[in-house]
Amino acid sequence: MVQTGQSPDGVDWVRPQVAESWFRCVADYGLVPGAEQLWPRNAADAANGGRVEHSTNRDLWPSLTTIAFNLQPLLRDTNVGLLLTDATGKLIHAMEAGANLGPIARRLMRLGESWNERIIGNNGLGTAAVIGQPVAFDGKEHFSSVLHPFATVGHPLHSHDGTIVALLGLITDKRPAAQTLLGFVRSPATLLKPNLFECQAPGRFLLRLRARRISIGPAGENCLLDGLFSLDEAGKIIGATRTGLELLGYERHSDILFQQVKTILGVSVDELRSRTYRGEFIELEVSDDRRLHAEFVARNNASSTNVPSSPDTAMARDMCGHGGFRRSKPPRHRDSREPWRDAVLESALQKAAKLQEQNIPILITGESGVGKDHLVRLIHANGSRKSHPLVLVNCAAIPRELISSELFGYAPGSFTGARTGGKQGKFVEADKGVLFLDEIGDMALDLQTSLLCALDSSEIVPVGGSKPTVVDVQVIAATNSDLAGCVKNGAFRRDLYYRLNGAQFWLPPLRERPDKLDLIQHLWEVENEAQGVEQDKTLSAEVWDIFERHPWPGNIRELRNVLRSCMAMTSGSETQISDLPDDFMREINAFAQGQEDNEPGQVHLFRSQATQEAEALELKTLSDWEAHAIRTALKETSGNISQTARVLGTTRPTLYHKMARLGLRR
Ligand SMILES: Nc1ncnc2c1ncn2[C@@H]1O[C@H](COP(=O)(O)OP(=O)(O)OP(=O)(O)O)[C@@H](O)[C@H]1O
Repeated sequence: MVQTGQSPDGVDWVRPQVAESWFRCVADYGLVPGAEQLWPRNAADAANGGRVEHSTNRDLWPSLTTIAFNLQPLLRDTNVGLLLTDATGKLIHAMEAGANLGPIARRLMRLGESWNERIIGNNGLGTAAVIGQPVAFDGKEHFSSVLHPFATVGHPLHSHDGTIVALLGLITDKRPAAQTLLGFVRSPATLLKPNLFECQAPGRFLLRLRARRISIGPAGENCLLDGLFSLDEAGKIIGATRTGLELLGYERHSDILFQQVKTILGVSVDELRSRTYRGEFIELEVSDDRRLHAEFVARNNASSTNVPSSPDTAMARDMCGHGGFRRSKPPRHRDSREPWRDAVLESALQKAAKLQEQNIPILITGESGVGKDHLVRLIHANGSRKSHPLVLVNCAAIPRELISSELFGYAPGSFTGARTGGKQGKFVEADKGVLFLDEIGDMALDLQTSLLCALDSSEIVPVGGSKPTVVDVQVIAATNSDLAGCVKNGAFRRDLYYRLNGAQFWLPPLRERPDKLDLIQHLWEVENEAQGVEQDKTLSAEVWDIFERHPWPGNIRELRNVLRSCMAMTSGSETQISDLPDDFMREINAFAQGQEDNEPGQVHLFRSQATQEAEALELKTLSDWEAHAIRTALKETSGNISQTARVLGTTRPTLYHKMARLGLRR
């Protein structure tokens, strides 16, 4: 072949891969066999030289080269060099691990040189890129005489959709070793596949399938036999490894890509997610005799090439080194150098400052735990009355018969047990400052009248007294109740409502805040600081996913408690699902269960029973239903709020909120 410059006629005396690649070199690329000038050329010289169209995404290079670097020790004390090229054959990493391979090899291994078959003729890497399979060449099987002293092998590394992203190769001057090296290059290439997939495949979720349960070793540890799939938010399969295809009995990526996971595996993404959160072992039946163990992992950053690995992929971390994976970051990013700006609070504060100048009362509404109290403290601290007191009154916590004297004070000897000197009320205490009336919706009707008088006249008459005191206070009231609704059903005075409602701020529930994840990240940083941990702890991707999806019925209060508990429970540097508090896990499971229970058939059944009941009790609106359910549960538990909340599958704050809104009492 070298002498005639012809490709061989038959394949009986030369391996088919050699014959075919020589044929390509002569007929397709017009190369001259044995020519000394067939050196690898810098990719810049090789314009249009690449037959393979996909150039490796440069973002992947750090991960790939770190992987290759970590393979080096395997080659210690050998005459073997390790090569890594991008998909076009351009060398992006080369390492001469063992004995000196000599100046020619060193020239061949310069970074940026092209091992593309069109440039240098057939060789392990360039040819593997063309045929999409591992291949080995020995000495004069190479087209270029430059490669005659060597054996070269190459192995393609595929992306999530089956295209080649890189080539891993070996070169040695111990020529007869080519076929042995071919066996050797398969091992690291196979080891790299799952790691590369995790680094590179897009998708919100990663599904790992394993032919049978591994009974020893930590769960989730990477396994050579694992098939990996990446799924988008809607549950569509957008990437798969070859092992994954094989496990499911498919030949091509096109057979499954862009199909719903439910169509391929009979299980929806929501089901996979909720079963994972419940910590269930997931087994999928792919055919009569084959069951696969499935692991479902939420990833942090779907579009980036560097995405998080599964919780226990120790090997993945080792292979990819420090820079390979990015984990435990919130899915949306805030530049950590910038101070946290809470847009909701900032806008409320700006408006409140103007209202304060004119002494206009403020009404703050929102569910329990959204930060109403927090906002009032900030309004006071940042407003023109900051050098005067902020006085808090929780209208729900003070017994009904005492609230009058709490607010307005009492005159000496005005009632049995009263202090001889009398007592200043909260209004007078708050003079020139701010009076915060929390849970205003819980105030009794008769007191509402006195409060209205005080607000209208700015004069306070203590209980049992007759001499009024003039006060200058800004009143801020807050409530979880639907005050307008209470006005409608007569539980709250209309005139007082208008008096308090000079301006209203509604604080959104956490689940509706567009900056929810940033707020979580901020509060986590606050917790890191508060607990004075040496090295900042981070939240794992799985925990982020739960936090992102959870409806947070207890809002920021619940979030802070969960974060505080997580921080205390996390022994390592990263919070895992197992570090979440038990009651929070129960709440998540209850929500997940609630979602699953909402199957169409069950809804129908519920409706038909519900309709009959509604007709009997004349329940027309959703509020009628809620009030009926709460009343029934309160009756069953003899008014015990905690038990009632449990019976109704809700939290105490939510129950209080609903009771107040619906005007219900124990
Ligand atoms: N924007 C915020 N940033 C940081 N922490 C907050 C924020 N909002 C609320 N918190 C914290 O969340 C917890 C609950 O807030 P707060 O007591 O103000 O809620 P609330 O709406 O007044 O609840 P409730 O109606 O039950 O009284 C507090 O620990 C508070 O410090």
